[in-house]
Amino acid sequence: MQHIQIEAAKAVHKVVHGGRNLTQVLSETLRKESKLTAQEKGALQDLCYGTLRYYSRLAYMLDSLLQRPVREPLLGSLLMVAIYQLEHTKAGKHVIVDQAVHAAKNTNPAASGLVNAVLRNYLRRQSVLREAANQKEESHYAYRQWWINALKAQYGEQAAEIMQAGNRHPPMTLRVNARHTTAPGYQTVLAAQDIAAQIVEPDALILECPVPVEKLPKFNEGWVSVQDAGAQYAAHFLDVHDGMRVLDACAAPGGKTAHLLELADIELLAVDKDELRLGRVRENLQRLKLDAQVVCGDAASPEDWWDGKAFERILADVPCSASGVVRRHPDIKWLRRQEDIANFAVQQAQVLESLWSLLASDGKLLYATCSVFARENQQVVAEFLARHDDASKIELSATGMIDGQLLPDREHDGFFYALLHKQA
Ligand SMILES: C[S@@+](CC[C@H](N)C(=O)[O-])C[C@H]1O[C@@H](n2cnc3c(N)ncnc32)[C@H](O)[C@@H]1O
Repeated sequence: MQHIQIEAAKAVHKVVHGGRNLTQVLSETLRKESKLTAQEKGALQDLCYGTLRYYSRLAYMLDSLLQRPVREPLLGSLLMVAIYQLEHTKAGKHVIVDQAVHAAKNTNPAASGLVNAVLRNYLRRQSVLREAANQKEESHYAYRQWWINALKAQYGEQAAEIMQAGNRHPPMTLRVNARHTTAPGYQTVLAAQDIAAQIVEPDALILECPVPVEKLPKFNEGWVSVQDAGAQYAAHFLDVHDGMRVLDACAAPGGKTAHLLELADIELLAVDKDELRLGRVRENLQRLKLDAQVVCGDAASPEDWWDGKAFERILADVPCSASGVVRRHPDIKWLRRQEDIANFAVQQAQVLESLWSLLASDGKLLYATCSVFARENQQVVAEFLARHDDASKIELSATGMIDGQLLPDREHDGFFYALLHKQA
């Protein structure tokens, strides 16, 4: 376990101090540590996700325990991983401390005394530390102060609930491929394998306990995919019908592309500017036995890839802060800077503007983000509508959605949707 602690500390360090994305860091670590058992890999992931979920709270506690800041940032990360374990896991407290002391000894023998002293001091002062951490918003909610301020300004008292939802463990949610079966049909297939699941949306099932995808019946045959229930709204909202020409302009890794193709026989062009991520779109389509034209291109420069024939439906799942999906990607809370929000809004407006001219008259464009900030959502759409007389908004309705905003809760990540109609 001490090896797992140190690898988790290195990964957390690369995210917080190196600005790297956790998914990439973890996949590199797991490739390097190929001898780890499945259980050890799970433990490593849990330590990374958990430590990043509560990072500013753990940092506050650590600062309170230190006379002066630790000089080696990796040592600081190791202490935070251990404090996370002490706060949130069921492992024996003294075992956790001993493992962290050994982990420190292996990397810097001089530091093991400090690790021992800090963690034992934490155990003695745990309740006082928790109380003190609750007095400061940043350590109480475990978000950056600018983020807390933005949510409070927009949502008032509801901001606390949104932040708490973003700190919960996400469920494993499946999308059932309508070309093979239905949600109740697949629920029965799962039950036969003793996998309990609840239907939450027309094609969405939440598993009672997550399982590796290889354990999902008919996964390789394309019966099912992993996708959050909130993300599954997109394909239904876009209202595609057989024979339509459809553009998915920011398509990778292809979750919504595949869902659209599962719902109707459409001619679909999937564009993304990241060639590497487009590989995932191709893999997904292959597994699901679906067909689309996949092109690497910039949605803001269609002249480079568009053949001039208008689309009846466009999905613009634009790049965004991803502030609605932090329960699945807790690293985002520490990677985003306040100024990123306005920068995303500029990019989003550019993409929307460019795609509008590709839409056929009487066509529909669905603008989508996984953000909870109005600056990237309602405001981008309102500014767009003010510039375009030929555009109008079609009201969307779904349980829990207000003005296009679906807030994160037990069943969904946070998403924003606006369906725009082009005058006939
Ligand atoms: C939110 S993700 C899309 C998720 C995808 N629709 C799905 O459901 O799996 C946003 C995507 O936009 C892509 N992207 C960002 N800027 C872009 C641009 N200017 N043109 C095309 N794609 C872009 C990113 O590479 C990323 O894959």
